[in-house]
Amino acid sequence: MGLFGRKKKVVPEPVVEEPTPTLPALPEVDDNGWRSWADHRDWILDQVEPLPPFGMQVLDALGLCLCEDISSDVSLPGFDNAAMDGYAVQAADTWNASEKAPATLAVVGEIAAGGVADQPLAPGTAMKIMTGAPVPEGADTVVQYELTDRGTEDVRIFAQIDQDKNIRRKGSDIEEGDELLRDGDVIDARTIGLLAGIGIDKVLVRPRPRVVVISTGSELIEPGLPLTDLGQLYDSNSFMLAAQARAAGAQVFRVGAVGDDEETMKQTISDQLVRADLIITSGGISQGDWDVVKAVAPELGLVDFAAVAMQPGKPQGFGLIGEDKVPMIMLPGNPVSSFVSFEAFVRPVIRKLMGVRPELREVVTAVTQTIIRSKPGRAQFVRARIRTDAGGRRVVEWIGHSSSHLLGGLQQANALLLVDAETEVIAAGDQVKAWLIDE
Ligand SMILES: Nc1nc2c(c(=O)[nH]1)N[C@H]1C(S)=C(S)[C@@H](COP(=O)(O)OP(=O)(O)OC[C@H]3O[C@@H](n4cnc5c(N)ncnc54)[C@H](O)[C@@H]3O)O[C@H]1N2
Ligand code: MOO
Repeated sequence: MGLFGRKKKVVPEPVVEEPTPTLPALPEVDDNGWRSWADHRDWILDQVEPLPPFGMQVLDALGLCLCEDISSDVSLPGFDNAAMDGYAVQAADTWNASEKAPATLAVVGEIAAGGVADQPLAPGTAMKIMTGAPVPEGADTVVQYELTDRGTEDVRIFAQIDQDKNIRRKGSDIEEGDELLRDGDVIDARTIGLLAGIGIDKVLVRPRPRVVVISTGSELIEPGLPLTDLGQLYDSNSFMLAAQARAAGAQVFRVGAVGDDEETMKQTISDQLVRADLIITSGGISQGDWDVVKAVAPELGLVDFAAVAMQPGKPQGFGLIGEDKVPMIMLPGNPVSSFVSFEAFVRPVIRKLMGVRPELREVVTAVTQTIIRSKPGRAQFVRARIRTDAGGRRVVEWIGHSSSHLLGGLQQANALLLVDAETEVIAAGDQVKAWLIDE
């Protein structure tokens, strides 16, 4: 009972309707209901963010993107040192020395790399010194063995030596405090050498994306096992896609082939979420009666299946799966279609996750030696071989194999020619755009 005998009015909590989550606005489509491959790629790229950085041993950071600026705490060289095995001397003591009238100096010590002279060098004396050893105080030049008689008590020097010969001065390569590397630099072998050289063992980098590769289809058999029934074939896609992902910089978990069973497929994808920054599937996304990926993906997250105006690679799928919204790219099953789709969509995503720029492969031009005919309406990714001729020009040497099941023809290609959806003919001698897929 409330104050003054009145009942307190109970105001019901307003029911807040949770908006149903959806994927962001989809790219526009053409009159056929197809979207352009570049729009599809950009839309997928918008759905992923670079992975957060963490500290890693420098050697493990090969190919990764640095997430800090690095300046040197030390000088390189760290001290004045000899560039040749020979004698540390004072240049003035070699004045006018020659083969016929050598300068003779008393040898008063020996300095190995890592050793230090126990006294300054006095005029009229020499100290043996090895490459990399600190130049003793008082010495202003180093004369290499070849210009001496290599004496141990006394040394005869057969030439006049200028000051500062064969001395690598402290800081002449890198000065303490020099800014050497920037946030965003990609770490290569030379960078690892530099980091180690200035005493750095760990760096802050974006890690390798963990990429799970799943192929689908009950007809698929693991290589190494026998084919027992008509209709079976070996699973090549999970191997090829895993290799492509690894070459792009990912840490790959190849799950292999999963049969066309909805429960198994759902369970397999769900089980992989815990170790995936990206899931790639191949197969089961077109119009077939057992296109199992297309059937189960909507139950696992927000998904979109699209027809993309490209050949090969028309059917494409993308989803954000599970509570953590793990990106999943669902590629068509034909081997060449999945290879090309990886190049067009997955490689840029892996590079974005890694924070590596440019995300997109460089487009080069080459001169075609034969006529190329193209069906308009879909951008064509044409398998080709490109070589550099004697004049330094890139030429398209060989073209063929347009069906999307031809693994043998794909293996012979080292380039994909990029023919846009409007082009019908490229004449012999014309320039054509291409990706060099081996680089
Ligand atoms: N009625 C229609 N049929 C098809 C269409 C269409 O628009 N309407 N599109 C065709 C195109 S284009 C493509 S590409 C394929 C893509 O189909 P799926 O993604 O569903 O792929 P699957 O049917 O599972 O397989 C296609 C083909 O590739 C072989 N395959 C699949 N996975 C592997 C693997 N891991 N290793 C080797 N080979 C694999 C599979 O056996 C099939 O032969 O759909 C067309 N059909
Ligand atoms: O797109 Mo399919 O990839 O034309 O064979």
